[in-house]
This record gives sequence, C-alpha cells and structure tokens, in this order.
Amino acid sequence: KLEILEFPDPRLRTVAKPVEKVDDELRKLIDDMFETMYAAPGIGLAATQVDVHIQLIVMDLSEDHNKPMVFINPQITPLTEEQAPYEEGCLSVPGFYEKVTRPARVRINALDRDGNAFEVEADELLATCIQHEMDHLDGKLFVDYVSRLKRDRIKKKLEKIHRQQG
Ligand SMILES: O=C(O)C[C@@H](Cc1ccccc1)[C@H](O)SCc1ccccc1
Ligand SMILES: [Zn+2]
Repeated sequence: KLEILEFPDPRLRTVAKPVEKVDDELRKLIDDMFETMYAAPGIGLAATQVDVHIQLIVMDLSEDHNKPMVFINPQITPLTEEQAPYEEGCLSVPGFYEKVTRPARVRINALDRDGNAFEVEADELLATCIQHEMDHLDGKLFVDYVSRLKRDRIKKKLEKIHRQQG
C-alpha cells in the first residue's frame, strides 16, 4: 500500500512534527499504515518510514494481527534504570539485525485514533518496539547504536542493492 523508505534515505532522518488534528484524513493514513505493516510483515511502523513526518506510530504484537495499537504524539518515560537487550531489525533496514539495549520498562502517554489521551506501561517486546518506533519519529535508526564501521558496511550493502534495483 505505502512505500517504506530504506536506509540510507535521508528522509528517514526527518524529525516528525506533532499531529494537530485527529480527523478522518489521519484515520485513513492509520489504516493504510496498518495494511502496510501487516503486509511487510512487521509489528510496528512509524509514519516517518512511509515519508509522512508526523508523530504517529502503529503497532500490533499479536499473533493473529488483531490487537492494533495507535500512538499519536507519544511521550515516553523510562520506569527503571534497568536496560534490556534485543536483536533488533527494521523494515527500513531490511536483512540486518543488531543487538540494541534500551530501558526495560517505560510509560507511554499518547492519543488514540479518536484523539483520546491514554497511558500504558510497557516491558518486554512492547517496550523495545515502542522505543524503536519513537526513535523513527526523532529521525533515529537502530543502526545508530552500532559502530560506525558496522553502520557503514550496512550502508554500502543496501546502497549496492538499491543500485541494482535501478
Ligand atoms: O519499525 C520497524 O521497522 C518495524 C520493526 C519493529 C521492531 C524492531 C525491533 C524490535 C521489535 C520491533 C520490526 O521490523 S517488525 C519485525 C519484527 C517482528 C517480530 C519481532 C521483532 C521484529
Ligand atoms: Zn524500524
């Protein structure tokens, strides 16, 4: 449905602006993002990845793709100093996985698809995923957490693949 930008596309470095109005137009984008995420497949997708630079994240960690979550203008608060590692991947960095450590538990405050404020506390994969998605909204990628040497190798490999695709 929507095209997912791939590293090292500079548009992935754009800092997303707050959503002004939660209306039917935004809800159409949300539905398109879910369709794109499920088709990838992925368990999370940030608007930045589909070249829309607003603070919007969709996620669904369920097996049956029936537990959709929407985070609009999310704010995150770490709830512990404890860090948890995870072998992260990214739909914008296809085929590469690197260990990233992040706060193990976080609180998220956001608006839902109806514009209502809500708060959730997350740990495990939900904490990892929401932090990974919120990085996208700040123009950050998980490859920013590995050495420059590793990042440049990934960059070269993806640039080669993109050249071959014309
Ligand atoms: O933002 C994305 O690109 C989707 C990411 C979300 C994610 C990254 C790291 C850790 C958890 C979630 C993934 O590509 S979605 C694919 C996936 C599926 C199950 C578990 C981890 C990653
Ligand atoms: Zn990602």
